[in-house]
Amino acid sequence: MRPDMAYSYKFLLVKEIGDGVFNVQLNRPEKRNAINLEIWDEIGDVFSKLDTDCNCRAVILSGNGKAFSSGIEVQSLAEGLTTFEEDDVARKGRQILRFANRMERSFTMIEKCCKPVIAAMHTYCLGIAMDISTACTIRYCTKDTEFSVKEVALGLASDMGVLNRLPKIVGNHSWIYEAALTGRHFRANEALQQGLVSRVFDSYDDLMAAAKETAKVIATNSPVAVQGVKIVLNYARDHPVDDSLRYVALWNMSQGQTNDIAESAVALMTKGPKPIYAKL
Ligand SMILES: CC/C=C\C=C\CC(=O)SCCNC(=O)CCNC(=O)[C@H](O)C(C)(C)COP(=O)(O)OP(=O)(O)OC[C@H]1O[C@@H](n2cnc3c(N)ncnc32)[C@H](O)[C@@H]1OP(=O)(O)O
Repeated sequence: MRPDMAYSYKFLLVKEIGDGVFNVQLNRPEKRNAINLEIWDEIGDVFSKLDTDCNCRAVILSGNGKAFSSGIEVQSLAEGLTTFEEDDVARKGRQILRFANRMERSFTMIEKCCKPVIAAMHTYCLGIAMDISTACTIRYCTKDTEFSVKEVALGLASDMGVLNRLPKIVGNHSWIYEAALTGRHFRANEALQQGLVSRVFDSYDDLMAAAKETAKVIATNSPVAVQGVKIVLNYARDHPVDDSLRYVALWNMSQGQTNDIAESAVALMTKGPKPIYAKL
């Protein structure tokens, strides 16, 4: 870990677990990792640091204790809404807008972080935890995980990303509307069937072992290529093909000049070991 990078948080446990892989754990186990305002800000902070930490090549986001996350801390939702003290509707509205933008930015940092982020989810992924997981790059879960786009049960349309990102992840819009309009809980097999997660595991240990294995493989690839893939796929998701072809061509004007390509080609042609790629 870089000495100038402090990963010390009240509600997050951040560990470098070897080979350039970092594990960020939501760490309020006694509250099933309910998301309060502090942890919310900490998530934005940690992913903005990992974005530029050249020792970090891949990240696993998981939950400490019995659950990935039970969603928003219900008390802080109620408290949050009473902290806007302006009487004037316009001014109060702007306060709420600034607050919402700050909160959105935190989860968006997971998506913008150029290192791939694997969500390793177990037992519960409810409400705001769905907003978090849909900002991740890869999603795995245990077979006993329950999911819910639960905001509707609290009387609101989520503005923290799940309604915006879910349609980019899952192709079945009838299913998305149904899940978000009812807030019903659904299980891992349904999440897999709909493409919300890509793999389901029998146990927490199997989940974490697989997440580490995938992260490790990613971390042994060229960081120029890995970060380029994430950035270009994010761009391609949100733009027409012509635009994203232009984007990747411009990207590779510099990134395609990397020595990593020649090193990789030599290793492939000589059936030699994978090169140890320089940090980025
Ligand atoms: C700007 C606003 C934008 C977004 C809004 C998002 C909305 C959401 O996120 S909706 C989702 C809200 N979450 C829930 O409704 C889940 C509530 N929790 C539960 O249903 C259960 O705790 C459980 C997740 C099913 C787990 O059950 P179990 O394993 O039996 O644990 P418990 O004994 O219930 O919980 C232990 C302990 O944690 C506290 N806790 C759990 N979840 C939350 C939570 N979301 N908020 C606050 N506190 C929570 C629970 O009260 C217990 O506390 P004790 O002090 O030990 O009693």
